Amino acid sequence: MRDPRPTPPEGQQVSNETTYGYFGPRGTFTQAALAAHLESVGAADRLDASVPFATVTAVLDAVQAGEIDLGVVPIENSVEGGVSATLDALNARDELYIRAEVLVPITFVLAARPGTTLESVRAVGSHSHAWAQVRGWMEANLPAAHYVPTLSTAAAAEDLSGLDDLTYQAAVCARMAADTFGLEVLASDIGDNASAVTRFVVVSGPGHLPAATGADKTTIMLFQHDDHAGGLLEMLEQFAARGINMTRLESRPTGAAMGSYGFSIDFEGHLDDARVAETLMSLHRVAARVRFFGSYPRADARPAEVVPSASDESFADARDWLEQLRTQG
Ligand SMILES: O=C(O)C(=O)Cc1ccccc1
Repeated sequence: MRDPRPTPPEGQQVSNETTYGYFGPRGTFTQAALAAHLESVGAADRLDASVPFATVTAVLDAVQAGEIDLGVVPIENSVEGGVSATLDALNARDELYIRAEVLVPITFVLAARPGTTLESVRAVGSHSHAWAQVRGWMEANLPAAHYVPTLSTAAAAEDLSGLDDLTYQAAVCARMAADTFGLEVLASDIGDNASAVTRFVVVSGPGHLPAATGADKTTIMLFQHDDHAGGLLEMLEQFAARGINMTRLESRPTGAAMGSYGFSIDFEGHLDDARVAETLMSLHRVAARVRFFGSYPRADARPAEVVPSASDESFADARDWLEQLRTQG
């Protein structure tokens, strides 16, 4: 009989022993991202055995310690920008690599215990990124409501259903979380931006570089030698000179001193592409440190547009030409 499961991209084969963890509890947007990822690699049946962790750092610690093979965490939001908790936690741990990315459209509901009216809601619990995306709706519909931060959107829903002495009466979460924890939906589609998308990453330990697909992304963090005029430009021109398009650039404080920053960058291409390899080698020369977080297939499978002068063939031709000069010149 034919195996009905889709064939996963090379380098992303999942065995029945592969263990997954995610930023939970059940009902988070991160769990939805894990479900979408498992579907795409033909391993939807692994969802039930996946382990929820209460924080992003707990997921990454479990991957680092080898308790789970792969962990899923949010990294970037189309409305709020980078998830700094994830960027900083990845950076603080050696030997963690991004193996895949997942894009999830985000829609929020306001959920409460059955019988609660909108008028009786005086405070709302949720994850800070969710709260930031429903501010407009809150100002228009619950202008006096206070915000209570919770570890995740689903944690707000779970606590609402199970604990009695809470300081909030409603949660901003996914409809799935409201259903999971027996809450009633007071209002749906309350996000200020109907096309909000969050990007999640699947993280593992070393030694599992996915094969190049032609539609890949690479994530790195760059650290400057010292603060000098043109320092950032010097690093960025390495990308421009080799026709590489960046898809995210953020500065993050290193924590070492006021004004000390690292640059977190996603760009198109794979470590096995000549233009990427050459760029990384040049960055290694001009930067104090280059942290490589992995090359992995793009979630939207959009192939990189590579100008002819930045193709693998063009780099190989240039190398052959140089070799010829060395032997005959
Ligand atoms: O709290 C959650 O459900 C998460 O997975 C983090 C999050 C919060 C808000 C938008 C997207 C992801």
